[in-house]
Amino acid sequence: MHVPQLDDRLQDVYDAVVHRNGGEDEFHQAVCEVLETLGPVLDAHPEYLESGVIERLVEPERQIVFRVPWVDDDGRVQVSRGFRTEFSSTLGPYKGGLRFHPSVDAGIVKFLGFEQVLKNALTGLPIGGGKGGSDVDLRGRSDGEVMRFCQSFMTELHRHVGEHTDVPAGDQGVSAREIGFLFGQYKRITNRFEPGVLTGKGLDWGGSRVRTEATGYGLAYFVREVLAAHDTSFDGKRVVVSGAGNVALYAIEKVHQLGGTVVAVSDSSGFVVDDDGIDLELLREVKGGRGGQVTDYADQRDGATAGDGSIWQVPCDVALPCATQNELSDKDAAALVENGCRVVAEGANMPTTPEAVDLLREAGVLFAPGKASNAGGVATSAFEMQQNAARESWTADDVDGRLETVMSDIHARCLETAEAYGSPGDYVAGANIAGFRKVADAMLAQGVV
Ligand SMILES: NC(=O)C1=CN([C@@H]2O[C@H](COP(=O)(O)OP(=O)(O)OC[C@H]3O[C@@H](n4cnc5c(N)ncnc54)[C@H](O)[C@@H]3O)[C@@H](O)[C@H]2O)C=CC1
Ligand SMILES: O=C(O)CCC(=O)C(=O)O
Repeated sequence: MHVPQLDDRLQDVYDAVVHRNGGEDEFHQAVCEVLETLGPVLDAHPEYLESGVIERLVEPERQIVFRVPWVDDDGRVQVSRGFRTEFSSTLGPYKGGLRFHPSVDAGIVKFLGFEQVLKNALTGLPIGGGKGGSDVDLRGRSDGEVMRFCQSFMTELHRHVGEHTDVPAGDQGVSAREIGFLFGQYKRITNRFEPGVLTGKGLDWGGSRVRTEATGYGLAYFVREVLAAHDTSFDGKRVVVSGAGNVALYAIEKVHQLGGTVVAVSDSSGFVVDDDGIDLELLREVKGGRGGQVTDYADQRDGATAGDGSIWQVPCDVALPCATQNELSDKDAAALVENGCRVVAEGANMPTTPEAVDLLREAGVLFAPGKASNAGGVATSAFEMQQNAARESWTADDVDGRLETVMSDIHARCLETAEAYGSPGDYVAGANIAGFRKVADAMLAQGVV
C-alpha cells in the first residue's frame, strides 16, 4: 500500500481534493503523485501557495456531462453518457483526447485531464489541457452504429469546442474513423469547415502526417534518450509492450527501427511471447479483423506462444506499458526487477500503480512517467493545429523531425529540473515540477481566474 508522502503545506490541498471528488480514486492518485513532488518548489516559490495556484490547478475550469442517445442496428434506443472536462486553458485552448470505453466516468476523465495539463505544458507548445469521452461500448458495433453514436455525441459537444476553445482528439476507442464521424457532424451543425476543431483527422481534410504514429514513436524516442543518458542504446535490448492499439503498435514499429526487439505484446485477451521479435505485419493482420485477439498470433507464428500469468513476468530490459491505467501492479514490478529490467517508460496514462512506481524506483529502475514519455501524440496534435492555422501541410520527415526534437527537449527538461530541485535523475519529479512551473507562472501572470 502506497502511503502518500505529502509536505505539510500540501496535505490540506490533497484532503480537499479527496473530499470534493469522492470516489474518484484515479483522480486522487494522479493529484497525489504530483503533489508529492512539489515540496522543494514551494520552498523556493512560496508565492504559489499564497496565490492559491495549487488549489486552482487541481480544480477543473469546467466539467460537462451530457446524455448521448442513439439508435442501434436493431432499432433500439441506447443511452450513453458523454463527458468533457475542460481542465486548464492557462497555456492555450483545452487540448486532449476523447475515450470511448465502458470504464469511462467523471473520475477517469478528470484524472486524464489533470495529467494532460502538465503533459501539454511539458511539450512547450501553446495548449491547455482537457479530456473527454463516453462510457459507450462500441466493440463489435457496426460502422453505422458508430457513426450514429458519434453524431449524437457531437450534437451536444459542438457547443463547447472550437479551434480557439477546446480541441479534442482520439484516445482509447477513438481513432480515425470516429474522428471522421465527429468532424462531419461538427461541420454539418456549424456550417463551418474548421479543421482546427479536432486533431487526428484524415490527411486529405486537415490531418497531420505522423499524428497516428506519434505517441508510439515519441515513446521510443524518449526511451532512446533515457538509454543514451546511461551510455547505452536499444541495440540488443529485449522490450515488452502491453496493449495492441494505437500507442503500442507504433511503439513496436519504432523500437524495431531503433534496434530493439519486442518479444511480447498483449491485449485484453492475454499476451503472446515471440523471442524472435514480434512480426508487426502479422500482429496487425490478427488485430485487424473484428474481435481479433493477440492470442491468435501464437497460432499463426512458429515459435510464438500464448502467455500464462502476467506479461510483466517475461524477462526484458525495457518495459513499455501502453494499454491502460493501473495495469502494472507491485507484483508485476517485482517480477520486472527480479528479471533485470532497466527501464520502464509509460506509453499509457498512469499505467503503473503507485506501489509499483515505489518499488521500481527503490530498485534503481529508470522510470519515465507518461506525462513525459507519451507526450509525442499531443505535441503532434499541436503541430496539426499549427498546420491548420497556416493552411499548410508539412512533410512526414518535417513532422517526425519536430517530434524527435520535442521528445529530446522534454527529456532534457526533466533531467535539468530534477537536478535543480534536488532529485537528480528522477524523471517523475522532473516532469511534474517542469510542467507545474510553466502552468503556475502563467497562472500568476493571468491573475485570479
Ligand atoms: N492515442 C494517443 O495518441 C494517446 C494515448 N495515450 C494513452 O495510451 C493508452 C492506450 O491508448 P490507445 O493505444 O490510443 O488505445 P487503443 O484503444 O488504440 O488501444 C488500447 C489497447 O489496449 C488493450 N488493453 C486494454 N486494457 C488492457 C489490459 N488491461 N491489458 C492489456 N491490454 C489492454 C486493448 O485491447 C487495446 O489493444 C491509454 O492509456 C491512452 O490514454 C496517451 C497519449 C496519447
Ligand atoms: O492529441 C491529443 O490531443 C490528445 C492525446 C491524448 O489524449 C493524450 O496525450 O493522452
